[in-house]
Amino acid sequence: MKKVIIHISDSKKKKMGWNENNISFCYKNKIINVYCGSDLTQPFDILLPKIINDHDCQQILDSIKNNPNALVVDPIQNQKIIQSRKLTYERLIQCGIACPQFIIIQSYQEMMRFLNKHQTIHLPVITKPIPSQGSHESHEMTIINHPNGFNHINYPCVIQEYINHNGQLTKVFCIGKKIISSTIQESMGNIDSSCKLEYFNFNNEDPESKKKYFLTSSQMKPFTTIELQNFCDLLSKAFNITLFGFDIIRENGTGKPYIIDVNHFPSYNKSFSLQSFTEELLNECGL
Ligand SMILES: Nc1ncnc2c1ncn2[C@@H]1O[C@H](COP(=O)(O)OP(=O)(O)OP(=O)(O)O)[C@@H](O)[C@H]1O
Ligand SMILES: [Mg+2]
Repeated sequence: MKKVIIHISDSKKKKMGWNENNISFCYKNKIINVYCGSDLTQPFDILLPKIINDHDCQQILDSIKNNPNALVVDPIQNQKIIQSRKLTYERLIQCGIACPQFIIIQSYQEMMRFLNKHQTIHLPVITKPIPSQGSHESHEMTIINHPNGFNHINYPCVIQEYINHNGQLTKVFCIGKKIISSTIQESMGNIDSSCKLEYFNFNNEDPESKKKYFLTSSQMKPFTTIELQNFCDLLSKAFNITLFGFDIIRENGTGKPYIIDVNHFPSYNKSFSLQSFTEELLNECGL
């Protein structure tokens, strides 16, 4: 028998549509017993330690110490990279994976010094908080189309080149090197030189705040399976993670792809049962 612990919060369980705490099933002639929840006191062979809060990092480390022979999928230090947009975008650049250009600015004063030194910044840009998850505020963003906009954002933040992509974004969900699903979603529309708007705040968790502001209707060439698979391979290697999702857009005009977001343990489709999820995980771990 192999014991698998999927350490996730109740809210994540709910999002995944998983009601059960324990399941058992037969996989490649072995009985697999899965516990899904936040208790880390039981012994295990395989652990998936999704960080719920800072407090449980220590609990996770202790439980790994107590189970020294266990396989740990997506260790804490790998998840921490993805929890920071700064570290995520830096890693993308280091690995030569296409992402929009960005700078990190700590304060309004630093922003003003930057603008004085460089005279100008290529607008529009989108600003995002450094933490990529953990609170509603981590999804507060501002599109800036005039330097006045820099007075109306919270620092520190990532300031990233805004890529016109005809309001079409592809969300891809992966386990290891396998794409589980991908969907095309409506996204922010194009901003051209005739756009009079100085800045625009929205919270990505609150669809109403986006109100499809800049949405345009022209279609973009969808990504091919081969293109998406190539990015899946590159990202799983670059971040050394198994459970992840990414958002990819295609630039209007050039057709160039850009990765704009990488998430750890995204909310896969609700019809993904706990058993199928665990089977995919075991398979990707080579078990
Ligand atoms: N560089 C960019 N250029 C154009 N649009 C962008 C860019 N970055 C983000 N966006 C738009 O803003 C939205 C939110 O950005 P992002 O995916 O980084 O936020 P998030 O809150 O981390 O997302 P998620 O809900 O996927 O975790 C995107 O879905 C896209 O519509
Ligand atoms: Mg996103």
